[in-house]
Amino acid sequence: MAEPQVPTPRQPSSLLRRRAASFGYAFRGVWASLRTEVHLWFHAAATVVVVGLGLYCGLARWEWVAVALAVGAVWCAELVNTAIEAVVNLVSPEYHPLAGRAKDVAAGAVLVMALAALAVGLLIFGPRLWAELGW
Ligand SMILES: Nc1ncnc2c1ncn2[C@@H]1O[C@H](COP(=O)(O)OP(=O)(O)OP(=O)(O)O)[C@@H](O)[C@H]1O
Repeated sequence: MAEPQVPTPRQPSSLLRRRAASFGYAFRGVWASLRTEVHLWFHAAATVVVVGLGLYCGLARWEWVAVALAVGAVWCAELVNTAIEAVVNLVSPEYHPLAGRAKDVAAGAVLVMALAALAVGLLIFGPRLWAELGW
């Protein structure tokens, strides 16, 4: 009878290397998306504007939390949408109603998150900008 395999304990250094490699793959994914997706450049520009406005308005800590979550969620939705598009293109390069639905739903997720982020932005920046403009 074959000896049962005793799992060898993971070496801390190889664990760390694997974690570092995973971060590398993740950054590579973000970078690849930035190079191919125009929408992400729009999100990047919007992020810079929102952070600048936040600094200008002197947001409170909880407001920064809301802004960071909103901005991060939009980026996250767009990246997941990009991943879904890539997989759909891979498995269904030809027209298929389900492929179309998958892409439409993924795009819908981005739209929903962008509208929610817009609401957060209006609630946080709206009153300040109104006051600033003297309305
Ligand atoms: N293989 C397919 N089968 C059926 N419909 C598709 C297919 N590929 C795309 N579509 C339809 O065309 C729409 C646009 O697809 P496309 O791949 O151009 O995405 P997009 O939203 O324009 O993304 P991007 O601008 O990031 O490339 C989809 O939302 C879907 O309705």
